[in-house]
Amino acid sequence: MPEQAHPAVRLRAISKRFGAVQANREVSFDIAEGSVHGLVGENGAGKSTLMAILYGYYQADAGAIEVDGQPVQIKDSQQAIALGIGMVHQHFMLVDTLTCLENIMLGAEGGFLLKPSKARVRARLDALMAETGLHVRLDAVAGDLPVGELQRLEILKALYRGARILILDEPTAVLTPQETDQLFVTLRRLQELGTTLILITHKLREVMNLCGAVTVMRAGQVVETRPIAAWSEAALAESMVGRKVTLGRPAGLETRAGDVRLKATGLNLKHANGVAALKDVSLALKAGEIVGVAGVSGNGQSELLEVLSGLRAPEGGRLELGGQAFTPHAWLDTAQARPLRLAHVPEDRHAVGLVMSFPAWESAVLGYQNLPKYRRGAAMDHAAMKAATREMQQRFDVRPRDENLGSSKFSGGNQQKLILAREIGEQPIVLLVGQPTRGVDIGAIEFIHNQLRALRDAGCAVLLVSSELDEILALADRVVVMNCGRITGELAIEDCDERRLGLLMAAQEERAAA
Ligand SMILES: Nc1ncnc2c1ncn2[C@@H]1O[C@H](COP(=O)(O)OP(=O)(O)OP(=O)(O)O)[C@@H](O)[C@H]1O
Repeated sequence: MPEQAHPAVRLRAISKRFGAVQANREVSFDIAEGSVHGLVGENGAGKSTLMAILYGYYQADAGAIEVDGQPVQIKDSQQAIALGIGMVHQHFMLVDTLTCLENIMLGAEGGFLLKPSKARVRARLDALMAETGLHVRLDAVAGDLPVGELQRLEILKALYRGARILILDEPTAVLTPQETDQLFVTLRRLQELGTTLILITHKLREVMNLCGAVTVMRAGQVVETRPIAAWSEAALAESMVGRKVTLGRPAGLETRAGDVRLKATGLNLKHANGVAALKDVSLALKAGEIVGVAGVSGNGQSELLEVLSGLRAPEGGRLELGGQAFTPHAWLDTAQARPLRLAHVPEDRHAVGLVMSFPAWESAVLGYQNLPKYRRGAAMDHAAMKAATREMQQRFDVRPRDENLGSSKFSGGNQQKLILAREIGEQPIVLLVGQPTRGVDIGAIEFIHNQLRALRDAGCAVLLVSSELDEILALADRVVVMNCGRITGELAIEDCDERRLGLLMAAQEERAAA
């Protein structure tokens, strides 16, 4: 490859501190023009902070940035956009009630009077879609669209505003495997068209597949930047975490399922629009087993967790738990669930997992605040809650170890570890867990998997919903497949492999479409 005159982005000695936390410390590396550059590292390593500085959302305390060989000051995201830098965040920045076209026009360049007509914007977008293969229904209301399409909308919006350097923060964390494949095709196409891509991800296979070079960060610093040929998945994992990491299913894992702990029969639930979300779902969870729920996201897995955890009552069916039976008119509620030792790690940590505006210690006892250990007479014992939070942070390696820091100030993976610490900590007898390692780094995945296995070995019945087949294969004792709101297949773990499950899920889809 010919030597480039200058990189698309050059970061020199970037430092940024938040209170006691040094989020970035003298970070330096180059991103070659037209490359896909991976940025990996443990939760809290400082990746998002660094990219927020490049996108003008934060100002660095020290250091310099060059774009296309020119020193630049990026004071806000308008300036970043003017320099051709775009960013697709983990949580999309869209207005749900507007159409895709309106979302793109909103805040785009040009004052009120200079705004181009809808017809002209549409014509440019049509051309851009044809060129990049990023297909979006421009007249659809954003709130009605699946996640994969919203992400395409975000990318299209950035390109429409002239992005030549595109930052993607964990773009596949919320996608189904099919949507991920589609995204990869698009990213390769964008690269062919000359776009420089910066990819933050915890999925090392993606890094190996897509990136030309990778920078590893740890504790705010760059560990090293190397071309992809000089990395392997194992070397990346070790460089990120500072030790060897073993994922996958340990040999000799035996199932010793005991009594039924939770039994659901004939669950039926409808979405607000009348479409069935759960159809006649029956399921029993036994002590000492992990039941994996596989399936393409959006086929009833989330609703199943909501109904079983008491967040939502079904229209039909019955639930037996802890010697009690619940029917739709007197369904389990979340306040009853805790004393019955049913714990729930929700899929969406922002919506139901933590209260973002609370300090960590309040989020860490959420739902458990009435336990005797957190009370002193009629009053809440804040000191006991804070001490318990410190202990959880220690045990689950939540960084920083600060019980008073706002919940929103923790990096995504550390928020997830705090929820797991809270839910697993009280030794539940039934655990419902959705996407336990979404956004979590590879060292923490290993830790969380070991915690879930230990719970199972202690006799807990675990229901695991995960969009990662690898995760289900590493943890489950048996696997049920969900499609269109039904349980359509069940396999013992000995009979499962990725290909067989994939085929089963695909076959079910075809049958449903027929
Ligand atoms: N606004 C803020 N106030 C205080 N601390 C912050 C703030 N934003 C980030 N931090 C801290 O800075 C550190 C780096 O966080 P950052 O989000 O950049 O990590 P990350 O590598 O992107 O992690 P993850 O993979 O979990 O998303 C963390 O310790 C985090 O708690």
